[in-house]
Amino acid sequence: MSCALTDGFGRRITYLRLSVTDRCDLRCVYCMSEDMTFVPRRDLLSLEELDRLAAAFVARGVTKIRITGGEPLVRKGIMTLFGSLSRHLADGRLQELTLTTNGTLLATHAEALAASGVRRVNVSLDTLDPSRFRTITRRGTLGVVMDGLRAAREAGLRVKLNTVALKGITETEIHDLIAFAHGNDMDLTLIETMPLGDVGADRTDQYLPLTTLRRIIESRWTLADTAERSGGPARYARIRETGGRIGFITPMSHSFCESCNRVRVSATGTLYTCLGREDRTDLRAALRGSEADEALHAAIDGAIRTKPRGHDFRIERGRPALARHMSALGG
Ligand SMILES: Nc1nc2c(ncn2[C@@H]2O[C@H](COP(=O)(O)OP(=O)(O)OP(=O)(O)O)[C@@H](O)[C@H]2O)c(=O)[nH]1
Ligand SMILES: C[S@@+](CC[C@H](N)C(=O)[O-])C[C@H]1O[C@@H](n2cnc3c(N)ncnc32)[C@H](O)[C@@H]1O
Ligand code: SF4
Ligand code: SF4
Repeated sequence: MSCALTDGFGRRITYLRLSVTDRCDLRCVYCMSEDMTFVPRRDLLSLEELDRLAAAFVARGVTKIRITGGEPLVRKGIMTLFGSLSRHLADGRLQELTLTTNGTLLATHAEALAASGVRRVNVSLDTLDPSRFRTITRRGTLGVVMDGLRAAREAGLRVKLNTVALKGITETEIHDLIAFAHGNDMDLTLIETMPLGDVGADRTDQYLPLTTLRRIIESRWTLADTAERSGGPARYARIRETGGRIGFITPMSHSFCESCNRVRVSATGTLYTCLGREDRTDLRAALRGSEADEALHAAIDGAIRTKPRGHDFRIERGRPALARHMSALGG
């Protein structure tokens, strides 16, 4: 089986976001509620099954795999999966193996990640203030993430910081975040909050459109838009004063669905063809039903054919657009 995955709108699917757990050591206010019920461990795909699933997508032309979560680095034995997936880099079929992480376990794993062929990591960081960090994550320690960032750079990994734009917080922190990221040779990408899952608070109070934030940035820095892309949805600008890149991910104020190249698989083996829709296909049954991959490929094909055109997110007072939390699919 080698034919490429193309959806009903002619979009080639080359990017797999593979979630390895829905658990996390943090509880960010825009992502989770304080009290979360996680998937029972027995329902998770094993590391071998995750590996086989990823291989099926690589066989169908996927060239980029991002491991995500929950927090991917809390999954027991996760480095075995990275080590195993690196064979697709070695044979040239995979162009990029990477992850998105909150950084709390990066100091432990940075070298092993680099040894598995990971070249860059996206690390989520919304503030440089330790007490605010604790408030946003409900339990994290900023210094631990700072150690992780240092370890990643020492291991030779390129780092991109992901910052969720939060009303009342990011307006005042953005200039320091730019100086910190670019001063340490890291890209910085800003993300609009998406209305996924009940987080125990009203999202209207969190949402800060990036159009507003960009105006604030431009009051201090000089931005020049660039056509450079990193394979994800961000649109980038260079900041003249730092020479660094700043990315804008704007699902709410400016949708990027027409150029969508990706699908997601949850840690239980459910394929979601759109982050903003409920459409889903169980791959676990196909995976477990046969040692051959025919049924798996047929299930993948069927799902991709009906991939939705895009999301229908709206920030509405009082209720999330989808019940599913961001951590269920890893963004
Ligand atoms: N609406 C929407 N948001 C997305 C999509 N892909 C990524 N995001 C969001 O973008 C943010 C950053 O995602 P990352 O995990 O860093 O991945 P990426 O932007 O593809 O990363 P690069 O490979 O560095 O471009 C997260 O909040 C994701 O939820 C998408 O297809 N649709
Ligand atoms: C769900 S996390 C999973 C990976 C890892 N735990 C981390 O935080 O990087 C992936 C990305 O989604 C972002 N995210 C979480 N909830 C979001 C929301 N409601 N809207 C927009 N982005 C969100 C996070 O900031 C992070 O950059
Ligand atoms: S954004 Fe990442 S670190 Fe924060 S709670 Fe969600 S999964 Fe955990
Ligand atoms: S919202 Fe859906 S269609 Fe739009 S970019 Fe994300 S996954 Fe693709």
